[in-house]
Amino acid sequence: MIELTNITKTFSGKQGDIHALKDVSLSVGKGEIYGVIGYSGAGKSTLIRCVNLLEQPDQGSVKVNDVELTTLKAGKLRETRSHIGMIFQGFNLLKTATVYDNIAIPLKLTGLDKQAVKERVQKYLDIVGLADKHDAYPSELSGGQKQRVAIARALSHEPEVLLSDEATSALDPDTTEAILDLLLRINKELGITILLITHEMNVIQRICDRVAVMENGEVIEEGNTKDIFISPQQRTTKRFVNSLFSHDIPDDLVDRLSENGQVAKLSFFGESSGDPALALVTKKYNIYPNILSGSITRIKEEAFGQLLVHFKGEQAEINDAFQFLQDQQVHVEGVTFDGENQRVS
Ligand SMILES: Nc1ncnc2c1ncn2[C@@H]1O[C@H](COP(=O)(O)OP(=O)(O)OP(=O)(O)O)[C@@H](O)[C@H]1O
Repeated sequence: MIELTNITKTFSGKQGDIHALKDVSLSVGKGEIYGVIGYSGAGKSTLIRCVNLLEQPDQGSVKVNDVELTTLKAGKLRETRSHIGMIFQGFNLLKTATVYDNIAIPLKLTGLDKQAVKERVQKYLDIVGLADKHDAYPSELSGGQKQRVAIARALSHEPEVLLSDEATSALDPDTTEAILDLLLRINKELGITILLITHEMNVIQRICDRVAVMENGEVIEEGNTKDIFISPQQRTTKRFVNSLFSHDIPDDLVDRLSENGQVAKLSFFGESSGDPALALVTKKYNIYPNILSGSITRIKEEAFGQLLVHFKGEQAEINDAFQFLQDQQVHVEGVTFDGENQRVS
């Protein structure tokens, strides 16, 4: 649905050129929720703005629904853009217009008649749960409600693609959850493909099917959200994953743990698959697992668990036990401690 190929974008700054995007390629399938995560300055905003050509790439191809956007004439580009919805961190609502007019005014500009506009506004205000806020002004709404209006405005053009530029970054955690639920519902019920950018890993965790990690204008890692959570490869990706699953070990345990045996991080999907596998492993092998910490959460709609376990025993037995666990669909990763703060890396 969205194909970005070899996108390059350089800005001229006072201190020289800024290479915001360096040969970035990305492919988002129809019906997917795809997240791009990175720290400030990684190039996320520039990338998402290239999708609807709010930013013109220096080089590369931008295809949405098989249409090459970079070569379109102004009129055709405007029309194509109207099928690509976008929501922003700052909502971008007209302060002097009511909720109704915020959605109706851009619709009227497309040439829809009055009755059709009315029906569209009503339909999408219902979908975002704001039918009763028809006549309110933005100043009378909470941040979450403002974002719902912005979402209704974007949806009212019946787009196939919705771009979300840090849409939940200005919202508190509960409101963020509610907006993410709404995006999930829009994706499921209306079949809209969503490309979002964020610097928060919980956004990726809650709703994204796939994720790309950006750093210094490049995509440094990309994959299914599940795979990225289980086995992040790059240092930056590990930092993002650890921001949700941090296993701090008490100081007094560290020396003891390092002396004998091995510490491993076990990751598994499903409510209970980790525990039985661990019970079986103690029966089968001459090892003694000691659970140091654990957590269970959801990745999209699936339970995801992590246990940090110290295995005591002969190394050969431990290796066999690890192989057994892997055979039980438990991902096993050996863990080392970094001397300064004993954080799992
Ligand atoms: N219009 C512009 N003119 C000059 N430099 C720009 C422009 N837009 C972006 N940049 C620079 O390009 C780089 C990437 O910026 P971009 O906003 O895409 O990153 P980001 O990952 O979205 O960061 P943030 O999360 O802080 O918005 C940064 O160094 C930024 O300063």
